[in-house]
Amino acid sequence: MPIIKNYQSIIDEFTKNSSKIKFISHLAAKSLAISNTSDDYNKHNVLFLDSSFNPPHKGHISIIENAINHYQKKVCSGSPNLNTIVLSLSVNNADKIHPKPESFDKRLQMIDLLSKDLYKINGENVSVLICLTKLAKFTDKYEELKKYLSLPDSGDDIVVKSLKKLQEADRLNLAFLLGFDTLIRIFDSKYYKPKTIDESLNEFIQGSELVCLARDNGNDDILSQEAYIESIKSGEIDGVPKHWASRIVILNPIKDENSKFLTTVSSSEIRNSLGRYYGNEGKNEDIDEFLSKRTIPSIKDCILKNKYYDN
Ligand SMILES: Nc1ncnc2c1ncn2[C@@H]1O[C@H](COP(=O)(O)OP(=O)(O)OP(=O)(O)O)[C@@H](O)[C@H]1O
Ligand SMILES: NC(=O)c1ccc[n+]([C@@H]2O[C@H](COP(=O)(O)O)[C@@H](O)[C@H]2O)c1
Repeated sequence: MPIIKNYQSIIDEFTKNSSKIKFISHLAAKSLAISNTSDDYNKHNVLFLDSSFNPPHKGHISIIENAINHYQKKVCSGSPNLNTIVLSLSVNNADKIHPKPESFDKRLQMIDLLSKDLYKINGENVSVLICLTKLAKFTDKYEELKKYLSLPDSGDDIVVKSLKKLQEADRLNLAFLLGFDTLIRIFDSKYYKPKTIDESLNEFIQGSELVCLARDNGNDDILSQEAYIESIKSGEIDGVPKHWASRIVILNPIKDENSKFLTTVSSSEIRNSLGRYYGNEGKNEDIDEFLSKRTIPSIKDCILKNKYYDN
């Protein structure tokens, strides 16, 4: 199992060089070798979750698990479908200016922990890749990813190599995993001016699928988020062509009280609580219990041991 050794030097090297996307770690699905030789007509799903991971939390895991379940249900043959999860750390953000760029190495350390956890649970049929990107907009991330997967092998790892072969055989389904708040931002014309939404997004939408998890954002309830597709279909969303509705899946994550709670989890809530805790006002909070509900044990331990988010 490859281990990322020096997070800071990986970030430094990436920020200095000219590449816009870089795969830095892989955990290969145990059944990868069999799938490469089988005559399987199911497409291979690349589940691309792009995030600031500041820090990674159970809401991120919830999107991934819901997307895996969604694609599992669509499998034609009896054999389980192979998927690749890509955890993409974006060092530039379309909206946020990061006050502490040095913290990328810490986030990468936590993403590494997340990737191992995801692999432990799903590793039979799921590979996990970590990548870094400098591109903020999804249209650019998509274009660069397609370009990268079309390049000839340049000493890539086993998972990226297999993705390149599948891309060549037109057997890849690129799925971008999002929360509902991000879907709304993708369709905001302010990111694309003077171009129109249609001009800017058409290639991205036609070449990928947007798998979106409804999220408790304090504004729209989950049912109205599910109904969003209908609004696109009937042409009610300004600038968004009706036929794009077929490229978007909105998943309702709520199955029980815990999954309902997970729709409310966010990195900012975690950062704010840790800030209060390290300052005086939060001393009475049970921070261990708070973090256990919102992130995985290895990330919780890493945050508390290293006093991350102590401003
Ligand atoms: N609890 C959640 N349920 C569904 N989607 C989520 C959840 N948390 C994050 N996401 C989605 O995951 C993607 C990456 O999330 P991001 O890094 O912005 O996390 P965040 O918790 O919203 O961060 P922050 O609070 O710092 O804004 C986004 O598309 C976001 O909508
Ligand atoms: N129009 C767009 O493509 C668009 C809009 C908002 C956020 N993003 C990206 O989504 C990712 C997650 O963003 P947040 O951490 O702000 O939720 C980041 O990579 C950010 O740059 C893209």
